[in-house]
Amino acid sequence: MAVRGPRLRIVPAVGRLIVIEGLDGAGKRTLVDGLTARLRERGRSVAHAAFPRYTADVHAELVAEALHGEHGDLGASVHGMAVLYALDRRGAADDLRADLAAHDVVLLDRYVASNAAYGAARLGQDVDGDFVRWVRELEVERFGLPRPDLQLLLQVPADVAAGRAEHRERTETRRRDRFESDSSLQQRCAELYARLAETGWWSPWLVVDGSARPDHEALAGRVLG
Ligand SMILES: Nc1ncnc2c1ncn2[C@@H]1O[C@H](COP(=O)(O)OP(=O)(O)OP(=O)(O)O)[C@@H](O)[C@H]1O
Ligand SMILES: Cc1cn([C@H]2C[C@H](O)[C@@H](COP(=O)(O)O)O2)c(=O)[nH]c1=O
Repeated sequence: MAVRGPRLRIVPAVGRLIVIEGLDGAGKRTLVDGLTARLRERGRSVAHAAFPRYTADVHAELVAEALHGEHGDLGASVHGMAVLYALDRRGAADDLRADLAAHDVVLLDRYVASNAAYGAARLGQDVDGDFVRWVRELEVERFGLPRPDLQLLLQVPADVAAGRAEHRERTETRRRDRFESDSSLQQRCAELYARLAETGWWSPWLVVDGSARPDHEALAGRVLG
């Protein structure tokens, strides 16, 4: 008679998926860089990416062009633009899963909530409106994108974010696009982001005051859970 020991289940290690969200110029990229450095100092392996993937995906390339006035009325179509952003992420999903299997932490500069916030803000809808529901159906239910462990909202007043985006335009010769130059859109986005965080849209949120320099050490602790 075969004697069996306790069954061992091999569970593949899965890293934590952390998303940084916020207005244009809020300081997301700067925070991703700071957090990556701090987590690596703590001995964790970190992968990071930013959406849209302008140089890696044709949908993101089209987004950039439409945001600078090309492709006729494409930029004016909220759903059309949102589908392009979503297809960029769908194309990245396998790499994202591979990164999650290989690293302790995967940090993303923007993800699905950017589509929800900007689209709903452009349409004048709230978080419980049709647009946010549609984004969820498309990207979460239909495309099956990985769910973030934490969505971190880097919250700064819209005028501060605009000032930072202007500063970056001068120092890095990066032209501001249609969304970045639209102050009332940024104001509405700030409200949408606050509501997404408040309602815990899709996964847990943490709101971080981005007016001053964020405390990377404390945030690294929150990121690791
Ligand atoms: N805490 C901060 N205080 C002051 N300036 C900051 C801070 N964080 C970032 N900046 C500066 O603000 C500008 C915008 O920062 P960054 O590129 O990180 O923003 P972003 O949110 O990634 O922007 P976008 O979404 O438009 O790509 C940069 O010039 C950056 O050096
Ligand atoms: C990923 C994503 C982005 N947006 C918006 C947000 C910005 O205004 C622009 C470009 O993004 P960047 O960070 O300035 O490069 O696009 C969006 O509406 N939906 C999305 O999914």
